[in-house]
Amino acid sequence: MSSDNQHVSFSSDNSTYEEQSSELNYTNYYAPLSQTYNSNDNNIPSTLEEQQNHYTNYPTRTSFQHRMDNYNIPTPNEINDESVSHDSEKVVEVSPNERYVKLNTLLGKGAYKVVYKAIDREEGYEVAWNTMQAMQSPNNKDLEHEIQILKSVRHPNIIAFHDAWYGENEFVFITELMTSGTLREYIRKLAPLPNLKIIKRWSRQILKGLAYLHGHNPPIIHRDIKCDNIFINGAHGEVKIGDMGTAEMKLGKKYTVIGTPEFMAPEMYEEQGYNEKVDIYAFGMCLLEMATGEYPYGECKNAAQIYKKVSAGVKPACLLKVQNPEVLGVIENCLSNEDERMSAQEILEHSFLAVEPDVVLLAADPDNVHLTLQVVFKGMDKLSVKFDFNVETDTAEEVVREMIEEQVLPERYQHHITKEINRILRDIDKPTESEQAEQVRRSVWRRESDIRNELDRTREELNHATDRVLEIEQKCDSFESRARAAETRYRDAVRNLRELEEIKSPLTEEDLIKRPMLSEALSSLSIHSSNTSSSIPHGLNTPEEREKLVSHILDEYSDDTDISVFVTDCALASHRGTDKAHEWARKLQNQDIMTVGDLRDLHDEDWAGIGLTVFALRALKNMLKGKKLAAVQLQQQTYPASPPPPLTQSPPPPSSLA
Ligand SMILES: Nc1ncnc2c1ncn2[C@@H]1O[C@H](COP(=O)(O)OP(=O)(O)OP(=O)(O)O)[C@@H](O)[C@H]1O
Repeated sequence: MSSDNQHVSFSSDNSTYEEQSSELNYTNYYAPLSQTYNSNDNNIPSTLEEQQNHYTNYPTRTSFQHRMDNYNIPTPNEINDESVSHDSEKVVEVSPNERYVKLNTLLGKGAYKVVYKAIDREEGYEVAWNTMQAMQSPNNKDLEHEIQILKSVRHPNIIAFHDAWYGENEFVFITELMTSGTLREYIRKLAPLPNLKIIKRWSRQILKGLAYLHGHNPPIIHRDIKCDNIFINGAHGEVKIGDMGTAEMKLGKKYTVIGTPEFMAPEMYEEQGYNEKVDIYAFGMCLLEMATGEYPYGECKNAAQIYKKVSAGVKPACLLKVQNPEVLGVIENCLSNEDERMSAQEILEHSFLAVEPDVVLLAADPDNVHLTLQVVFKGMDKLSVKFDFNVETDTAEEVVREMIEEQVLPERYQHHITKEINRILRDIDKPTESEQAEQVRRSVWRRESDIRNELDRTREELNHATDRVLEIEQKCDSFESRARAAETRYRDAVRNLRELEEIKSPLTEEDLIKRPMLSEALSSLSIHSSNTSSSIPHGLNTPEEREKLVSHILDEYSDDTDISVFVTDCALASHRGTDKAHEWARKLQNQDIMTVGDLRDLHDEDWAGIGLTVFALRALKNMLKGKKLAAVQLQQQTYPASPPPPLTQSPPPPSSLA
């Protein structure tokens, strides 16, 4: 570090800021720099040509050649000799106050500045070490004053200015380090175009920075807003306005012709002076570049053509490519006449960028009746509105309407704010966590008790039904035993009768049948007592058919007779239809009883397992063992006058039991 280096220390007193009466002019301490013109200055070039010559004579920022120079700015990659990989990062210079150390890592190079990475040894974070070539030594007092102003500018969307000093033929200043380059480079990285959400987020941040600068008294005008001078911290999407070197306090109209032609408002070219609205014009061009990815007035070959178009009110060609009507509306307003242009704050509040306000509950009395609410307009603190709300007497709708009428709230948020207040009121009504837990406990308890009651009721019904079943079963048992007793009595009676008859006079079977009592007994011994025509089995419509069946039954069934033939005959003989016959046959076949022989082989106990009704079993047994009886029955039906065959079997039980 050369001993010529002068470090300038600054007082925190910024009274000079307010008192600033002359325009900031860096010509004092570095060149090439802006040229200040005053309307009283006779040297003002009046024609474009004069201006061009004038500007080219002075290598100023305003030089129309500047744009072309801009295009030739080497990228860090192009500066191979100076690019140093981070692996070999090392300290190459120390600031006069020894607080900052410059590293050999080049961050970038512009038309005027070369920027290196540096470290703030006091705070322990990285900063940017900006160097500018300076032709002449600055006046210390002026430098101190200027830098004092730059240091006083503190806003999250403006690159912080930390320190500055004048070195050997160079002016050095330390600023906040931005990690992700300029907005212009970043737009290209988001090819084809950044989406609307990103454009809005960037715009909001740029405008907040501008609103802050323009909100100073007197306003600070940046004068070189463009995407190259807006920097990005990619990790958080933070956007900050940089290159404050051209910023100026506005005291009355400005006349310094400075900036980048494509971004310069028409009034900057004129002699009438300009104000902070030139930054809004430049912001409009930035928005145009964000929305189209194109540099404004890219169709112009040189700065003179741009000047001509701007002066004639011809807008950049890429304006036609803006698709979104809201974005287009904002750009058009920014590019309109100075008087019509919205301020940074107004654009922020424009529906395109406005963020819906929050409504927060600041305080409430213990009964949650008297509330203090606040509408917070994000990024627009001035508009935050605090108000009281009585839950018992006020409604959200009324309160919001009143505030709109009194112009305390903008009407466009009426619905949103009303909804938010109602949400807060609902939340207040909501039970606390312990109340909620108690409610859950109670509802579980209620449910449990309902289920228990239901269980008791069902158990009672079940007991009742069981009792009924037992009762009915007992009745069944008693009926059954009564039936058995009746059956036994009946058998005894028949036997006694027969014995009696035999004792009295031995009868032939024929006689026996003729006796009315015996006839009656015999008929009850038959499987079915009816002899009406309707009881004739289905399929026995003619006497021939009946004859055939009788003779068939009278024949002994051979052992190999198919069981279904036997069963069908049996069903017919017992006045059952063919469907019954099929059912019986199926049950027998399921037990592997395929022939009459199989049936004959059955032991008495096996009969019970066949699964047939008692009626069917008796019919089959009778048919098998006492087919003659069945034949008699049939004969009686067919030929009622002819005598039935003799009784050879013990009588079956009454069919009522079957
Ligand atoms: N604060 C910073 N943090 C990180 N990099 C920076 C910072 N300031 C500048 N740079 C890098 O240095 C490059 C040159 O800076 P800048 O564009 O401000 O220089 P300039 O000479 O003022 O350029 P212009 O030609 O736009 O006037 C930038 O493109 C950027 O890559």
